[in-house]
Amino acid sequence: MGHSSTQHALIEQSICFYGAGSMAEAILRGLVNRSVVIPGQVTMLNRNNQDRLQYLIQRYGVTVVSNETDRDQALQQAGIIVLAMKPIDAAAALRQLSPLLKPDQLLVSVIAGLEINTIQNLLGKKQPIARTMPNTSSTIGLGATGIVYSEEVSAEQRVTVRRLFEAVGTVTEIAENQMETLTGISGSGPAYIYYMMEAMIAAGVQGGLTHEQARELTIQTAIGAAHMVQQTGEDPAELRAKVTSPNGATAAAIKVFDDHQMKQTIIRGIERCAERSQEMGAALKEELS
Ligand SMILES: NC(=O)C1=CN([C@@H]2O[C@H](COP(=O)(O)OP(=O)(O)OC[C@H]3O[C@@H](n4cnc5c(N)ncnc54)[C@H](OP(=O)(O)O)[C@@H]3O)[C@@H](O)[C@H]2O)C=CC1
Ligand SMILES: O=C(O)[C@@H]1CCC=N1
Repeated sequence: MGHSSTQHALIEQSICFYGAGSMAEAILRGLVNRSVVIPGQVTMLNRNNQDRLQYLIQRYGVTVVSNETDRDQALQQAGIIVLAMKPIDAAAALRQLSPLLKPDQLLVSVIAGLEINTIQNLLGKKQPIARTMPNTSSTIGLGATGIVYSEEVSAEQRVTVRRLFEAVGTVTEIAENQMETLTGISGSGPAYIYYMMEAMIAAGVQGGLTHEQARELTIQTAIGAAHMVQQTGEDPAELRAKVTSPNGATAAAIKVFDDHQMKQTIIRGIERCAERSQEMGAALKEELS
């Protein structure tokens, strides 16, 4: 594997990204970087942002389609269709898609909150569907993706979906009723870490470091802490205890966080994220009635 000089893709099927925004690009970039697909296998389409499509052609060499006939053809011909539009746009997109689908075409949804059942109801048929929740770190091969399959997904198609997402990070197969919780942790999680990093950089600058210094120190601290948890196998709480000398400087910081109920606030935020995913899914169910 990987010794041949000819470029060889790990996945044979053609892939059409239906929706060409941040998440579609994160997955595409990871897949292309790792030669899981070659750009020639990939078609991308969106609703109307032509500049975005031009950028995707230039940056990745993928095929893009914009007129209606080409779009329909691209969707009809794809072995795998990745549903990558916002939840609010999903119902209209699925209705357009339905008459074009052949029974064995695999749909891979990355849409938050949208249940398999709702997708099938909006399509009016039992298409094979992999409901996934990746995150933007897939861009650099460090994604964390949750997956659940509809009954119609064949064993072979499952292998393909796992391959796609394992190539850009880790994969966790879960029950569908756990998808919102997973979204709260890993789907949206990069944003929480960035939020913490924003605050650390701001504090550094406020204390007189240059922005570059504060940024470098914050990045290395975040990477180091994540690797420590992974490589030592210790719980974050144990590792935290080792940084926190009794009555020392770290303890003083943690006391401020505790006084402001920071841990409970984070847990509440994650719960709210899961609830919001559910709400977005519920709004889509209403489109059915
Ligand atoms: N961003 C993230 O971290 C994550 C996002 N997700 C999920 O990914 C999905 C997309 O999110 P994100 O990439 O951030 O969103 P973006 O707004 O960046 O992209 C949405 C894309 O969908 C296109 N689109 C909308 N309606 C249609 C339509 N009818 N036909 C074709 N294309 C359409 C838009 O086209 P145009 O611009 O032309 O309107 C745009 O290219 C969401 O459902 C989200 O829940 C999942 C995990 C993580
Ligand atoms: O914010 C959102 O709705 C999506 C879901 C996970 C990450 N972004």
